[in-house]
Amino acid sequence: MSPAIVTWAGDEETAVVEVSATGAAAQAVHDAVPALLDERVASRLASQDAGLWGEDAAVGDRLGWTDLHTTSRELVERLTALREELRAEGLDHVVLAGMGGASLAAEVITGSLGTPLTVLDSTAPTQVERALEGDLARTVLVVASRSGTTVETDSHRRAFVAALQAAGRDAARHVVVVTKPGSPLEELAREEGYRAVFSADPRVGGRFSALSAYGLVPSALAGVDVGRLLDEAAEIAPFLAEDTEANPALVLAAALAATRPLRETVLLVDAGSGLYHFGAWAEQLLAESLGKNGHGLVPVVVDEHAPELAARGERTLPVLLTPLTDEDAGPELDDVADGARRVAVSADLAADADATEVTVAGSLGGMFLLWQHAVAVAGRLLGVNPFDQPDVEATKQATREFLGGMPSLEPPAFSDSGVEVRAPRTLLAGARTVPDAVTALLDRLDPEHGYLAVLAYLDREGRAPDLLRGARDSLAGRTGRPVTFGWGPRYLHSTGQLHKGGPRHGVFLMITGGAPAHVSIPGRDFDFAELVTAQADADARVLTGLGRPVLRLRVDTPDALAWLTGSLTRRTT
Ligand SMILES: O=P(O)(O)OC[C@H]1O[C@](O)(CO)[C@@H](O)[C@@H]1O
Repeated sequence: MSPAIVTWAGDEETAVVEVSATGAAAQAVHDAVPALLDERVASRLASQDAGLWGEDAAVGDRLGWTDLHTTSRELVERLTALREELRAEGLDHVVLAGMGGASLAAEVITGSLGTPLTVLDSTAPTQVERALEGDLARTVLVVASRSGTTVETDSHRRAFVAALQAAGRDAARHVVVVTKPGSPLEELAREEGYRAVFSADPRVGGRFSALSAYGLVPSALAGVDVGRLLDEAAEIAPFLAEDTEANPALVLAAALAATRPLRETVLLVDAGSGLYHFGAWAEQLLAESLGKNGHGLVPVVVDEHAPELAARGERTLPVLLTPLTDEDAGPELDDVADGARRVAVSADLAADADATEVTVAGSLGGMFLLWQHAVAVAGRLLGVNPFDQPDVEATKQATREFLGGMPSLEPPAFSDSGVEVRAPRTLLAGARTVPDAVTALLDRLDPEHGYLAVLAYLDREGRAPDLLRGARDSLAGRTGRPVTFGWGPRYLHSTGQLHKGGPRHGVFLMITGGAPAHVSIPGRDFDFAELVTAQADADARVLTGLGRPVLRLRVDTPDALAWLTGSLTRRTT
């Protein structure tokens, strides 16, 4: 087995990021990095060479993210001024409406620094209703959408503007927009006279936009010193551009994408990193960038007690997100290659250097840039274009069709204890109870490559997260297979691409329902309840059409949800 690898970037005293790899991940680094150096992949990426993913890949102008630590600088002053202006008017409660890459980074940034920000990326009517019940007189709504056409974000904007008007406010003064130049949202914002419009660099896609206006505007308005974040990214950027074996992005890319056999399940484990929900941000980056053309890695966000860690197989790569401490800055190494930029081979780095594991630590700004570089290079290693999401549109199209009057999916096959069960007859195989239906779904799991995705179109606040976390862990223990978890419709803008375009090994347990609530969407002939139902119906239909097994369970009361999760948790064999 190959010796462990550790590399870090920073000066003599302080590392700003550190990556280590052991076992098959270290072997992958030994095997793959020399070719990346020969091909000057790191420096070509930093200089935005769109040819890195092959002649045919339509990468076009999608590489503007590599120098955001420089190009976003000009935003800092403007944001500070706007924040002060808003505060002076008593507007200090920031709500962010944005899906996927338009909100995940801001959630990480503000959460890691303990700065309050309300992220609205749900269409569950009760959740939207709660957000609308906040103190509107103090609310600034940041509407973030690169395309300017995302239905969830547009619906949130409509609902908030109407609520502000109903509260007697001048709604336009409360709305700040982030979008690409020329989008329909930009046009609307100018027409409506919204408080501020930030035209974000169109060369930056959602999941690569953490350090652009998408990540910075809501964070800064909420109170974060975003200049510091850019400083952190700027500190690491030169190291990522170097064609050296010490480049931490090349090490991470190889560890992720060049193991033999491929570790197709990537367990993103928060091991005390201090970064809030960084795993959810990295999950979108990995899933949407790499999960296509039948290829991809399945990211699974877990904690340190997850059953997947105890039962890691030959195709599982644990990636531990650890804190960056002073001790990390200067480990005793056998072989220091190059002054401040070091790579080392350390036989005693890990207690069990044969176990396959990767650890990553870094400053927040450094982590964003490191992972973006690593995933872009991983795309090259896996032979995919990391900058498109070809399979996301299918569910959007089907949602439009359901909202346009297409009849909803089939009636329930049966109900059990308040849970309505829907699935193709061939999948149910005669099951008449919820536990049997779940067993029928799990029987479809490929024992070597399969994963289960639990998808919950439910109100994310309240008891549901705890109940579902327990159920997820039990299902992982019971099946011995990785179990991903996603909130609908949020996951549609993250792992949704992988489910449909990645390896055909997923089976899907979709849970829908919730208390009846009518929250209208002004100017639309559907409300939030109809929207969330259409989104779940649409994704189920698209997945089923692709031949993926989908079991749908509808729970309309808290008791039914508690019964369901209890039954999923109790059933351990
Ligand atoms: O910024 P937009 O255009 O609203 O898109 C939001 C998210 O939706 C996706 O395009 C996928 O649906 C993501 O890639 C993106 O982060």
